[in-house]
Amino acid sequence: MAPIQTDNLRIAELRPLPAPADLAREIPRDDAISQTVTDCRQAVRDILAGRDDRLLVVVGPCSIHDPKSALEYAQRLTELRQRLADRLEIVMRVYFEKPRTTVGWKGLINDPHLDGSGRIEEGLPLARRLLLQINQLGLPAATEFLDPIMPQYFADLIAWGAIGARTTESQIHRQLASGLSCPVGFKNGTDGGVQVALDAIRSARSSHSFPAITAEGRAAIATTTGNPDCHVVLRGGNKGPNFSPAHIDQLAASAAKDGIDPGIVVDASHANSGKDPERQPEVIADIAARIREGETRIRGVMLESHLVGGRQDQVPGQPLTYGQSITDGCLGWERTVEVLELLAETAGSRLQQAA
Ligand SMILES: O=C[C@H](O)[C@H](O)COP(=O)(O)O
Ligand SMILES: C=C(OP(=O)(O)O)C(=O)O
Repeated sequence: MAPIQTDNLRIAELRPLPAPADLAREIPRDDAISQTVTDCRQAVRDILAGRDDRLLVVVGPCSIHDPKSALEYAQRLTELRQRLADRLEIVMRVYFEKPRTTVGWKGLINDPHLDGSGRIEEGLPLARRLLLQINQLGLPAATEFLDPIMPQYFADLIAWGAIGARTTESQIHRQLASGLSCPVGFKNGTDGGVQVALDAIRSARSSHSFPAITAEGRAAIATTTGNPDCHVVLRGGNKGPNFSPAHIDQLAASAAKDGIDPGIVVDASHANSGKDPERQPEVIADIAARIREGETRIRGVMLESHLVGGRQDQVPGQPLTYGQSITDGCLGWERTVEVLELLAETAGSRLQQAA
């Protein structure tokens, strides 16, 4: 009698992935890129700790679906980064993994053909190559870490990482952050609650042991030393925005109780702008005014921006608009420049006050 099968009953297919080391050999990082990554990580640490009075700006598309338009965006942003470098540390959002509320496109790594075919083995080299090209411009990259295996394939090219609102409460993601080499921002929960992010920071700064894979692709136990460079990203929640002075005071008080420095990044998008990308400049203007009046706990901002403003749905058989988001709506390029110039002026006035 044939054995009764009790496992893999719902697995349609298992395909091998290349080992992380194979991908790194095929798409290697050189010393100039390592320097870009390392310098930016240090700048972010200094800004978050208040040792550097500039503002951190994490800006770029909600998600990357087309490397060509992402690279064009990166080229434009590189010019701005260089021009505003004495007042802003600009890092590009290069988000390849999308956490969905229910279902939807999960990002370029998971589904590079945007058709549900799930060719992760093709998505990974695409992502790594693009990260390499962006870093080659001297522009550091930020990303959200979602799948716990993926960092082995490209975390060496990331200057700042996020753990998203849907995963900040997850032990697996806190463990992951505890082993990352870059500073990590934990978003508040989708309900707007910040305690989960503070708990995540306390967890991620501890050492953890957990299942992982090695560079050679073997199952392994990782033991981490803990990540001391974690902070909160306020992104609003179901009850609305959460970047008001009262919210910042409350977060600072809770952070102090937990022994956490309240270096805060405010996400101008998501629930802080009611998911209307055109309201991001209002959020930034509000924050800028407060920074001018002496607010020092806000040390950075996040913006969702692309070459073309708004968003588009994928319609089978129809071409996509070049440079426009297929996930959340983004601010268009021209308005992004205005917003970053305002932030630079603001950081400039803070630097003058400090002098
Ligand atoms: O930033 C992106 C989205 O807000 C996040 O991935 C959730 O998207 P969804 O609610 O459209 O699934
Ligand atoms: C998914 C994102 O944000 P959040 O986790 O805040 O929803 C994002 O920044 O792309």
